[in-house]
Amino acid sequence: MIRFDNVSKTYPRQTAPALRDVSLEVERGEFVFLVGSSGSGKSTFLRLLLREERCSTGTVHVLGKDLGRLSNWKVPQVRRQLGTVFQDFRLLPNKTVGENVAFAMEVIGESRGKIRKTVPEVLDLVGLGGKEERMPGELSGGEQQRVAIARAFVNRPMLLIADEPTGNLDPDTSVGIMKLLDRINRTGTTVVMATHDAQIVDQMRKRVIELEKGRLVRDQTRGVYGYQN
Ligand SMILES: Nc1ncnc2c1ncn2[C@@H]1O[C@H](COP(=O)(O)OP(=O)(O)OP(=O)(O)O)[C@@H](O)[C@H]1O
Repeated sequence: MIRFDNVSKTYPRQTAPALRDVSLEVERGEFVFLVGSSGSGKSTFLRLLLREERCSTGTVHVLGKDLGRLSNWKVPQVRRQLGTVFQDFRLLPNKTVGENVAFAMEVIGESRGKIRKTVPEVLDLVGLGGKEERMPGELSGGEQQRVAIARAFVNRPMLLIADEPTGNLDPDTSVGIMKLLDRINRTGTTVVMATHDAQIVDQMRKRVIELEKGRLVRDQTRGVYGYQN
């Protein structure tokens, strides 16, 4: 699903690399937490997965594709198999909940019939049945994140990438969001989630990858947030 071989990334005009010689593999169906202090390289890692950035040295494979060699016009083909969720939800404020989710299907050319049938189903799945006509601004933060997850999941991506999805939510709401991501993972979607949320990581006991100054310093199955010897 994901393979990093000796991946380093140095941004232009920077001397210190944001990622240094990272090698790892994530298998299909895994749930992985990416942890590390601010500036440790988590977002850079996710940007490489999305091919928003290319690595400076090494190779990044996602879904069998070498992203460094992938020509720009092929990037959308890979991206369409990836779902993304962010801390700040990134919903379209002038579209209804249903339209936000439908939009993700429209951009990949799904038929109106399929969209009409699928949108309510996926909103039910995320616990927002009946809220199709609401505007994002009328919803709580947790509900908005559920819409974002519905949108990320509606095309059944192979891989879901979440960057601090609970960062703006209170602990109870965060637990609900994690249950949802866990459910999505159980359908077979691989999940990679960057987080600072120690409580969540400690509760879920999934694989934990820790970065420190761009280096991979820990890779633990059923891990916890902090160091554990
Ligand atoms: N576009 C950029 N140009 C130059 N340097 C960057 C860029 N993006 C990130 N960096 C640098 O790369 C390093 C890693 O940053 P990154 O955003 O990947 O860390 P992070 O672990 O996601 O941090 P946070 O938890 O605060 O989001 C930092 O030193 C940062 O300043």
